Amino acid sequence: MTRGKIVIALGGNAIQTGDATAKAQQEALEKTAEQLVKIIEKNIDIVIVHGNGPQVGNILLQQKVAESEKTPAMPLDTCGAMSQGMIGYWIENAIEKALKKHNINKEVVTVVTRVVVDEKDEAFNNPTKPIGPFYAEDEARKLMNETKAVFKEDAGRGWRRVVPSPIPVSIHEHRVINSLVEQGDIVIAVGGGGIPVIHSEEGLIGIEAVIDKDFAAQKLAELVGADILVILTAVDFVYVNFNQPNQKKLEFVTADELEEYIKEQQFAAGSMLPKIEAAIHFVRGNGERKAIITSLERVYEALEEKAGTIISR
Ligand SMILES: Nc1ncnc2c1ncn2[C@@H]1O[C@H](COP(=O)(O)OP(=O)(O)O)[C@@H](O)[C@H]1O
Ligand SMILES: NC(=O)OP(=O)(O)O
Repeated sequence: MTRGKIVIALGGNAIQTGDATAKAQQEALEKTAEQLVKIIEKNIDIVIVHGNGPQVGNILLQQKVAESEKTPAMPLDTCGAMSQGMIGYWIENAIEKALKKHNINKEVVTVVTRVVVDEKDEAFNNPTKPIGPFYAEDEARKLMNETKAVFKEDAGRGWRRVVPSPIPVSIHEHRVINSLVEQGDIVIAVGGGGIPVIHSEEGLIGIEAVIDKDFAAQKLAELVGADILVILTAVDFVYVNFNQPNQKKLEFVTADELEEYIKEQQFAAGSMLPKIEAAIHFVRGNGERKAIITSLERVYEALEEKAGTIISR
């Protein structure tokens, strides 16, 4: 088992497997924590980053439904902060439960994290990040006509609202996150890609967007000097010719090889592509680094290089 400091990005299926109730999401996270504890047991320092697409979209919808003078709707950056608190709280409970079961004595903490973005980022003119529930095409088109929101088809899975997703420039709390992880705490940070903020004369201010959690995890991994970036999703491996009769799993692959596959459009935009781009960027940084893309169920084996797609420079 590799030792060191690892940033783990949890995919959507680690939190929500269809049912959006708090109970179902907490149950899903208990299963997730059971897998993560196998790594924690090996005394590896981990920072957990999680997505928030379904959750932040639902929180935003709930704001609109209950909107009144006395209960004003909160903006998207604040909904992002709410999602960090909510999911961080669930992960804390789930991990503590698993730690207790395995007799491991460690603290787990969530850091509400602000991520600085560039207000001139092109993403603000071209929303691409899917959030909230899926809709049929006719429903989505109706909602687009009735509201100012933009909806797009999400990687063959249905239509969803899309919002701007700027590139993370820096992570405001990265030093605190690093101090916590270096003192041996399990840290949950940069949830939902972080709360998007921009610099202003008065300090940091929120901006309406949702940052991609894989890009934010990569940025955090760089800033805390992680040895490994692990991106967990619903598949055990990255494939070429994905979902076709001639699909081939990628086991050990270099950044240059992945770039060639990108040119062949092997990775779906908005789903596998950002993970691949984050991995390439990470492994090309200073020092000995690797990135792993695999499923939660195979993460332990992947860290032993017995499963998953292992990406090197
Ligand atoms: N080339 C590929 N290899 C493997 N999976 C792919 C590929 N292209 C698209 N995918 C799909 O991308 C999904 C991961 O994206 P997504 O579900 O958006 O991520 P997340 O797990 O972070 O929510 C995989 O579960 C798989 O269905
Ligand atoms: N913020 C983010 O990337 O969330 P998802 O992974 O849930 O899309």
